[in-house]
Amino acid sequence: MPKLAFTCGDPAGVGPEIIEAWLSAHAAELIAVAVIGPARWLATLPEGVDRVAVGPADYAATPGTPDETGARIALAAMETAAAGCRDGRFAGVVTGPVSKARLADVGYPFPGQTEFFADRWGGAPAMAFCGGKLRVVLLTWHVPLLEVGEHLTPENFERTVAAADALAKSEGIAQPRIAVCGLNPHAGEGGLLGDEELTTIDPILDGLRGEFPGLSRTLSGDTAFARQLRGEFDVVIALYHDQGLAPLKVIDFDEAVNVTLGLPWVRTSPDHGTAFGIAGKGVASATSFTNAVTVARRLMAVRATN
Ligand SMILES: NC(=O)c1ccc[n+]([C@@H]2O[C@H](COP(=O)([O-])OP(=O)(O)OC[C@H]3O[C@@H](n4cnc5c(N)ncnc54)[C@H](O)[C@@H]3O)[C@@H](O)[C@H]2O)c1
Ligand SMILES: N[C@H](C(=O)O)[C@H](O)COP(=O)(O)O
Repeated sequence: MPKLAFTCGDPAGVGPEIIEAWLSAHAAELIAVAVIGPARWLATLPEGVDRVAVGPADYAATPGTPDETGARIALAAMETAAAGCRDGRFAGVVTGPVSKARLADVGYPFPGQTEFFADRWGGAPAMAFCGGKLRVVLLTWHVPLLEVGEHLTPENFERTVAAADALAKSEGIAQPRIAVCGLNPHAGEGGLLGDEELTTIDPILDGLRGEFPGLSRTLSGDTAFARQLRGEFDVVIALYHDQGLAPLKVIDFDEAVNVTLGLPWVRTSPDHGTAFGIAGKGVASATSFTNAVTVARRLMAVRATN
């Protein structure tokens, strides 16, 4: 039976300790997971868990002090997980948090893990967040703000709306109500504050509504999330990273899960980063990682029945 792989993330970040917390709290489920990371750390994990060592055998991370070897280990863990899914050893991946800057220092060419797995596996990814009170899907994610306008294409909206619909349906919502944020303040206020909604976005959404009847026209991004909290929508599509993730991380920082939709295998991750400032101090919350495991299992079960 293929296992769910956990990658350590940056070994100097909070990744190792939130994985340890999950293993401690789920002793009966260790058989179902495989942990990928540096050998000396793996040796400290509970009996019964499958371990896959990467990097130099004698490497020991210093929590809070990332180094080049640790960045290479983080990448090697991702490569091992991606290859393990392709060859049938793993059924999906929950990734520990990595430092994009540290990975860039060792030649990693991607802006995040999402793009890495899309490259290694193929597919059309969409970055989504669930597991807390909000459900958010991003049209663009690791894109400089000034370039977002170039990504307002029919193909990107179709991919993102389909991902939002699939995410809500995977949670049992038969007819998802999908809100789409505008690009401009007040969704352009009828063209007064920008016209991308009128000229580009709403015509695309109008064309998709036949297939997705619960799809909104563009809404004010400043109130769309409050309206989701009040129950008006099942999922909100944000057009750029901070439009979606600022409200999400205010409301759901501890609970939310980063899900990569649209790939051949399931990949989830906690919504937080490496948190070098608190690594090794025993204060990191493992809730988002725990929810990431739960969501990964749910999505794998949905795939198994389709
Ligand atoms: N999934 C991922 O791989 C992922 C996600 C987000 C950010 N990052 C990367 O992480 C690095 C640091 O990013 P950042 O500082 O913006 O965000 P961060 O999430 O690492 O930290 C933001 C704040 O939240 C706190 N925090 C984070 N995780 C916590 C936890 N589990 N429990 C308690 N408090 C926690 C931190 O101490 C800090 O105060 C960056 O290189 C970024 O690219 C990676
Ligand atoms: N955009 C994510 C966030 O802020 O939580 C984060 O950068 C992680 O992205 P990847 O999963 O692609 O590394």
